[in-house]
Amino acid sequence: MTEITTMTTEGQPGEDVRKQVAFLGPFSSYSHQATKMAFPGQGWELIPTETIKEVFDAVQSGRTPFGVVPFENSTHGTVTFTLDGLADRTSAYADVAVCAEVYLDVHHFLLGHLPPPEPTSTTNGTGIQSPGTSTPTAANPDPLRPHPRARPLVSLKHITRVYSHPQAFGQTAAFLATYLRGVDIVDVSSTSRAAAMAAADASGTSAAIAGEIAGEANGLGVLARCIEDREDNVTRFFVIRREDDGEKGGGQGGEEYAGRYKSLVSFTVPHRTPGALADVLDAFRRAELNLTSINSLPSLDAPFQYLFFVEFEGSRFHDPEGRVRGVFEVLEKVAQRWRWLGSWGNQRRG
Ligand SMILES: O=C(O)C(=O)C[C@]1(C(=O)O)C=C[C@@H](O)C=C1
Repeated sequence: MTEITTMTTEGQPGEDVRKQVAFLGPFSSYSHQATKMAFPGQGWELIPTETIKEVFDAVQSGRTPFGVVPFENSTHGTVTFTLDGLADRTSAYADVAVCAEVYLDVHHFLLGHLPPPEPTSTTNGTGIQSPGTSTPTAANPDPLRPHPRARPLVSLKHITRVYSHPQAFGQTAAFLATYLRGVDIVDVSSTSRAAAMAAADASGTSAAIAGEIAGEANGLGVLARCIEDREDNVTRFFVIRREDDGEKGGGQGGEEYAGRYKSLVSFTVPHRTPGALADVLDAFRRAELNLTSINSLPSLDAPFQYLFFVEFEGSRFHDPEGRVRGVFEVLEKVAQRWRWLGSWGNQRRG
């Protein structure tokens, strides 16, 4: 597990010297849980923000030395708001870099007010809706199927609206299509905000998809547990800080190297030069640097031109054989513009 140990807390006796860490709030969000994993103990003041953008703003401005942002989910993919911050297409975050990663197993709960008692004759005898809605039809011959453990614990007939973060909806698509077809799906800024909104609905007809902790914090009942479509649902978070704040470390010649670190770069290549992107990727191949993710966003230079992100196993600071430096030299030659976005310890090797 990533724990940030390089920052010390110093100050006068009696002074609150806790370092601040910004994360997507409110408290009890998955981002909060990931932040507590990376920054355990009393030495850190965890500051909730309303958006991922505000985490970037806090770090770039120096208001908080660290921030934690969700980067990608193993089921639903990249978190666009974080990619947008890293893309920095408005040059607002010139000094922000990734310095660590955290993996969090994500188990979503359907949380809400429990249903009013109803005569069992109108249901399948248990009061629980039967999972008939994912039956194949001519129009949809291969419907999504929820994991067999993802079943309502009570009838969901009273639920007319579900709040959650778009990522959480994406990770529970089969459950929603099967048990909550036709209800209003309302995107909100985080799962903990969703839990608060469901709790605030006095009619009792709103539910939230959020973590168990957010349900407890908001006094909500559990309508279904572990409703994520895949059992191996994991979200990876990045810890960001200003690149000039970091411990740079030196090349540590001779140490075991492959796979110990990861780095992220972004770049654009000339749109009309065939093979320019392949030339960059080939540099990683020749240096035997394994790639761990590739993403792209519109570069906004011109319509349909792209900014690419490549993450790879290797570090700018621990590069005894100059392999990372070699790739950077190719980027310097081939890319229109490129940027190193951080190097950090790999938390998931093998
Ligand atoms: O809404 C939250 O609780 C968050 O921390 C955001 C977020 C995300 O954007 O990926 C984090 C983890 C889960 O994948 C779902 C939502």
